[in-house]
Amino acid sequence: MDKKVKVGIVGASGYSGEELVRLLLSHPHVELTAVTSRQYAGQTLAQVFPKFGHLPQSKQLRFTEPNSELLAKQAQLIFLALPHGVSAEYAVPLLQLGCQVIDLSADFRLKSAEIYKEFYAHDHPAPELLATSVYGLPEVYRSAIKKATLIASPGCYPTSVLLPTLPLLRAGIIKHTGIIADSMSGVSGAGRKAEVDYLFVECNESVRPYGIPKHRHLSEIEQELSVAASTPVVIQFTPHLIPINRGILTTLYLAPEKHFSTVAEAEELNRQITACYQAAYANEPFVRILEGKALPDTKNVTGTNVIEIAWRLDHRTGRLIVMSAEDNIVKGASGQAVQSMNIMCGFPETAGLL
Ligand SMILES: NC(=O)C1=CN([C@@H]2O[C@H](COP(=O)(O)OP(=O)(O)OC[C@H]3O[C@@H](n4cnc5c(N)ncnc54)[C@H](OP(=O)(O)O)[C@@H]3O)[C@@H](O)[C@H]2O)C=CC1
Ligand SMILES: CC(=O)N[C@@H](CCC(=O)OP(=O)(O)O)C(=O)O
Repeated sequence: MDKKVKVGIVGASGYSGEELVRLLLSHPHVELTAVTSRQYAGQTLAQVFPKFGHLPQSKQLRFTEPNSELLAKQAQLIFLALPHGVSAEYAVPLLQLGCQVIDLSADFRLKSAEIYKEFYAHDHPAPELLATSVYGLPEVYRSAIKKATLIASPGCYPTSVLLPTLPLLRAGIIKHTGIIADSMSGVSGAGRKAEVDYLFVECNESVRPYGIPKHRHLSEIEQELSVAASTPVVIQFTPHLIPINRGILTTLYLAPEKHFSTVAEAEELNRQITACYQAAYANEPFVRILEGKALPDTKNVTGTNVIEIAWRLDHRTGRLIVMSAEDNIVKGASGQAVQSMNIMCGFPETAGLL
């Protein structure tokens, strides 16, 4: 592969944009040619993020105001790391100008414009694109991602819920009813913005639930679970804000189809679950199924594109408990988006991510 693909980032001054800059600058097959920010237009990467100060002059890009026509001249593939509702404003012209687009927002994740309006409280800005956008969860939609021109990269919580749950639903190991997901997220999940709720003193030494009972991520979680179960699925989801910078830990309470109350029945079910996860993920570079006594831990995935998954059967309650840990900004956002880019462009899937 000799010629590098030129890529740009709209919204490069936010948390997921900053992570994209880091990943793309060291990616062997791409050249980062454009970074945008309205607040920081005119400043260099190093001026906004001193951690990029060591970069040679050739990589010291300057932020520009976002402008689709200019971006289409500078790059053939554009990442949109923008708030939902704003991404579509750029996706529409960029696609018309012939760019490939990977959107990290929720604008193109839902197949139904009505459900989008229900959860996001405004009309969908470009409903005509929903039929062609591809949900960028590589472990599930790899072949569609290969041919896509518009990727809707999944939300951070949805990734942490879907990867552990989808194989079990598809295999009929768990019931599609009564699913409960509790998630805990670091504060970077809320974006790089100044809001009282996210100030250090408000978050530090404190843990709080929010978004109950209808967090907007339920829309895409239920959409994808319903596809896997071939029937509408409704779940209980409770996110919590916890005082760490990065990371999501999700705990799922699931009901196995098969009743188990003896040690022998539990061992048999355990073998089926092991086989199910092996079949789904043994060859997946970024899914780590934990065995033995190990349980997911955000510190083991921070800064990586890996999601850790483990499970336990509780014979007292008859429940299956599945846990996952990921970095919300990497596997939950920018790393997963780069993984999709690698697939779209025919690069090795792990390029720039190991
Ligand atoms: N943080 C996370 O863990 C995750 C985030 N996401 C999604 O990724 C997207 C980006 O999130 P995140 O990085 O946290 O957000 P941030 O708030 O940290 O950054 C947003 C970026 O968008 C730019 N921006 C904001 N409004 C506009 C506008 N009207 N026009 C042009 N540019 C604009 C900002 O720069 P400026 O204002 O200077 O132009 C900034 O660069 C969101 O849709 C988010 O939901 C998805 C998964 C996880
Ligand atoms: C901790 C925190 O506030 N997390 C964000 C979700 C992260 C995110 O950016 O999700 P989308 O891409 O779907 O918008 C929230 O709950 O709104």
